[in-house]
Amino acid sequence: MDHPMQTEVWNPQTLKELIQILHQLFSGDKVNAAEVQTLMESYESNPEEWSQYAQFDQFRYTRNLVDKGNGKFNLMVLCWGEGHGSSIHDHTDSHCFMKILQGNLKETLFDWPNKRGTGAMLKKSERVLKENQCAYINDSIGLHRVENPSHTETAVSLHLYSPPFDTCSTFDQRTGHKQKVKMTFYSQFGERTPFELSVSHENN
Ligand SMILES: N[C@@H](CS(=O)O)C(=O)O
Ligand SMILES: [Fe+2]
Repeated sequence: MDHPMQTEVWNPQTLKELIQILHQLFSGDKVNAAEVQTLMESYESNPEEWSQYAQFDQFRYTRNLVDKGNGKFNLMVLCWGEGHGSSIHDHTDSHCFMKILQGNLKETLFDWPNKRGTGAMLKKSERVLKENQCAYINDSIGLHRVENPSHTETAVSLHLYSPPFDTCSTFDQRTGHKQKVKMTFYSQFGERTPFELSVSHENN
């Protein structure tokens, strides 16, 4: 008998295994977002497996590339210092999965602003994501801001974007004005990105 919704139950024991299974799930043309979310949630965070990617900056959150997913996705570790946060942003028509590896992250959801970008953006909802939880968002769900609400603990998250992208739009909460920004990696495969490639460093 066919089980069209969920074909197999995966249980990755390590980050390496998780990445192998992700390669399989993204090898075809279609992505089952619920399946990817369940898979990422089922990996139990082990700092020994991801600490090589976790490079922090004093002033803002960092994006550290872990795997290029055969061109189908980008998998990265984001490191959030105390109180660090993103601006309100979109995800460039991609799927975005965000799994907490350490600490907590607050996610605030917003609707798209009106076309002219006039008027304040009201928050739709907020929630705090805990270790091992995996959230999902795309542009039809809306926009979000992500913050480490703690002033004493850092946070680390694992993000998967498919298809990969390197620009997104950020939004001014008071006016709804949109701005296109380039996103860069603080490190790639555990190596700090050379200065020349990261000067216009402008996450979001
Ligand atoms: N989407 C953001 C991180 S987050 O705030 O979801 C990024 O890739 O930099
Ligand atoms: Fe995001």
